[in-house]
Amino acid sequence: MRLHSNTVYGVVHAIEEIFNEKQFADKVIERTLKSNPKWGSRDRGFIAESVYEMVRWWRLIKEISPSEDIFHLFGTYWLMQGNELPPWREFKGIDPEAIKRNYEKTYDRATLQSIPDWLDEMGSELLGKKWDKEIDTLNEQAQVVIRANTLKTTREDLMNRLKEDEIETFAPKGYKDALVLAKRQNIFRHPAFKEGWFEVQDASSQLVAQALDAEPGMRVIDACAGAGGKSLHLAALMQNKGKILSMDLEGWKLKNTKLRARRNGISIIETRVIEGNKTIKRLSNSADRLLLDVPCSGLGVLKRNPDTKWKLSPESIAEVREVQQDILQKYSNMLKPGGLMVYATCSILPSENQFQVEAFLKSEKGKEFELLEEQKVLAHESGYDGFYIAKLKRSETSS
Ligand SMILES: C[S@@+](CC[C@H](N)C(=O)[O-])C[C@H]1O[C@@H](n2cnc3c(N)ncnc32)[C@H](O)[C@@H]1O
Repeated sequence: MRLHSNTVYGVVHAIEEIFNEKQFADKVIERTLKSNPKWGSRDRGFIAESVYEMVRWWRLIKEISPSEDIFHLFGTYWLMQGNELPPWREFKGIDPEAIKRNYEKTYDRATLQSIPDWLDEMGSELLGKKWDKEIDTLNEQAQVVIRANTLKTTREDLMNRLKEDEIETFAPKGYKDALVLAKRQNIFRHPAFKEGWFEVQDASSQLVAQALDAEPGMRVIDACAGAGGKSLHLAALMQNKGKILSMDLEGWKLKNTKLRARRNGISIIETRVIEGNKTIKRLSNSADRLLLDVPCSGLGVLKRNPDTKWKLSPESIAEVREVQQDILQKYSNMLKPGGLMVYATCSILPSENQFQVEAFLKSEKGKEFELLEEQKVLAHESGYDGFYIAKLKRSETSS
């Protein structure tokens, strides 16, 4: 593949913003692509993929590059992909053979997998032998998975409609409404998306709403709804009958939920910003089903957000764990006695998952609950994102 200087400069500037100004990769890529409307779809694909891959392999690239000069780093990445470098002055001083030798001299897993040392230690301590395969898989590129909106179509009709436009998909076993794109592409531009026939949602994430066993007519609370991915799925499973209260601390995320609900043909979602404990207390014993899709480290979705590993720290994970336990303790009271609650994360760390549920069940509040089922979804075992899903029942006699 031939390199073009204007797109390479686009990549290099984006990388500088991500690492020097500590910005989020997806936002930087969005801005970079908007900055030059003349770039065609190939150019855009090249920029987005190169930025994500450089962020993913940042530590390894730095380790084997001849220097920390940004063009040396890009050149090293380009050679690592099995390409050749053009004779540009920016790439002067790069010797492909020296880079290969540097790579062959690198042995330790944290550098080879391009992750911080603390993360390698934490993963290995908590996941034991499974960590090696898990981190290997989390460094792969994510597949694009969509969920058919059954309020508007069926998975089969959606598959056929996309096929008419030469978008090939396959239906993965065990995921009722999911389709996987055979080739990565920007699917948001397809008219079926604008008409609300599907949402982009990883297959593992599609297991979360399903675990809640929500039925048409029920009153459901999605307490950490964010931009509404799971709320939309719940509404489809409930055939748009009943009530879903989608809550979050951040009002701007809930605005997105509303927009997406409209596109999906959903009328049963109401949104509410959480303004403090009062908002939660007012809803005591009110929900037949309660979803706690809590904030987490995001270590199960590293394929999609490789910059997460450079932003996290053991301290930030300890902080988010406190928030998770606090949500379990305080929000669980919104569930009616006899109701079902799902606690979910997109993390693969037991410390955010089963250990949290175990600690909750041992606590005073947790005594009202029993664990019915739990799914520890690892990326290397499922082929999709890493997730944790625990289904709990509140006893009929609790108050
Ligand atoms: C994993 S994300 C939710 C993703 C969303 N459910 C979806 O499917 O698209 C966690 C959400 O929890 C919210 N959050 C953080 N702390 C919270 C709290 N104390 N109470 C409620 N929501 C909180 C965050 O703003 C974030 O949107």
